[in-house]
Amino acid sequence: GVSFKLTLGSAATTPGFCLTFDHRSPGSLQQLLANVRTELPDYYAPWMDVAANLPHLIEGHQLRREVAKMPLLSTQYLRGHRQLRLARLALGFITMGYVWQGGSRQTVKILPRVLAVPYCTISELLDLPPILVYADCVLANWKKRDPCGPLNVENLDILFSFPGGDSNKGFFLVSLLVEAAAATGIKAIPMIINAILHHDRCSLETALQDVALSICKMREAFKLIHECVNPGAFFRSLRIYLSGWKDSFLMPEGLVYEGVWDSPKQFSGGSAAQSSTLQCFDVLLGIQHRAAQGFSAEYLGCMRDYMPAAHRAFIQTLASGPSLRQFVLATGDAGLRAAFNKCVLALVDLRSYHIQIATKYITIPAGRCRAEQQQLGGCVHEGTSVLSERGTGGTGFMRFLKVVRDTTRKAQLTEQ
Ligand SMILES: C[C@@H](C(=O)Nc1ccc(Cl)cc1)[C@H]1[C@@H]2C[C@H](n3cnc4cc(F)c(F)cc43)C[C@@H]21
Repeated sequence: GVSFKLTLGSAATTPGFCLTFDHRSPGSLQQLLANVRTELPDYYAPWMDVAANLPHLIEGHQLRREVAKMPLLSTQYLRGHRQLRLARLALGFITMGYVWQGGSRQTVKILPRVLAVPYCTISELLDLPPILVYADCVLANWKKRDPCGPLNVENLDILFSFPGGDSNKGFFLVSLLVEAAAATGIKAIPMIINAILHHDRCSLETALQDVALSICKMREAFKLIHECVNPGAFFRSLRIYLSGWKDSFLMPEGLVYEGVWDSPKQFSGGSAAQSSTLQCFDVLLGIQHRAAQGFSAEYLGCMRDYMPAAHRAFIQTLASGPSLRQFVLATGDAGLRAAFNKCVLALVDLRSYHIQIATKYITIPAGRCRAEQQQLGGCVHEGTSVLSERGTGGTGFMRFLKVVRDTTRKAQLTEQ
């Protein structure tokens, strides 16, 4: 597995930007990923047992009682990044379950200290917000059935679930497979930067072809969602549990983290915008979501704080490096322009596909939900408007996707 360290610094040959690879371990990137530790010291069994039983405890209305029985555990016995990520994953699932167990009708306003204190300690150590993020429930929430087997749906399982049955597994694993398909494209990025620094057009064109191919593979992986996720189960159940408490109609002040802060704090819910690959390809291709579109500009920027620190740093370093767009334009090379535009068009297709998926899994079920409630004379505001308009849930998210897709389309290079 190769892990990339893009570091700024003036190396002897190339002032300003040098690349270092540190090959952590032999074997495929998948082996590196597959070593996600799926166990913690027994001391943490109270967390792991509740997290592993979450659907059952929520459906049986026992989660509150189980949490009340939970001891206040110390985080000192957690060893290394993987155990911190796994502990954070378990506490994140329990926290979302605890806050949203009553559906979007009656939420809690206080997270008990037995959860809030360790959750905030671990989140501080990992430089992540104390709320479940994409990097938890997608990137850290999986294991292979057969460790030597392939990275595909048949050989993968998730570690934790919310109520909503198999659609949890489908939603998180399809997201993971889209991320895994992005790996080839991400691995081509250091080659691209090096090719620019050494004015090596041939290597640059080859690396750009790898990126375009990788983005096409992401779209292929994304198609699996149709057979693995049920729109109703996603919309009525899973989506609720991924919701946050920022700009939220239901929790206008946010959540009190007992024993950590005196006042309630607001944090955004899980969202595809927290996917590092979603933001990485934009930055590589110089696609800026301008402030004019308010919603997407600050939102995308804020979501970088909800990514692992290493991913955030990679994107930041990429953004401050040499501009691929400017280089390709400056060469005036038609072949390079064509290779660049193939990447942009592949990204437009992927975004268009993402919009189709969001329509099927959010917009249409939301319409049905509103119609049902009007017939029942229920308050119409229940649907998506009750939950945060950002993140994975709201119609605001559709607007965000369309703005991002249209901005991407305009990023094609035309002959100067
Ligand atoms: C299945 C969906 C989802 O919303 N997953 C999700 C959301 C929130 C949480 Cl908390 C957990 C999972 C979508 C997956 C594929 C992901 N994707 C990664 N790179 C992308 C680049 C692109 F251009 C692009 F269009 C989509 C891209 C986005 C999410």
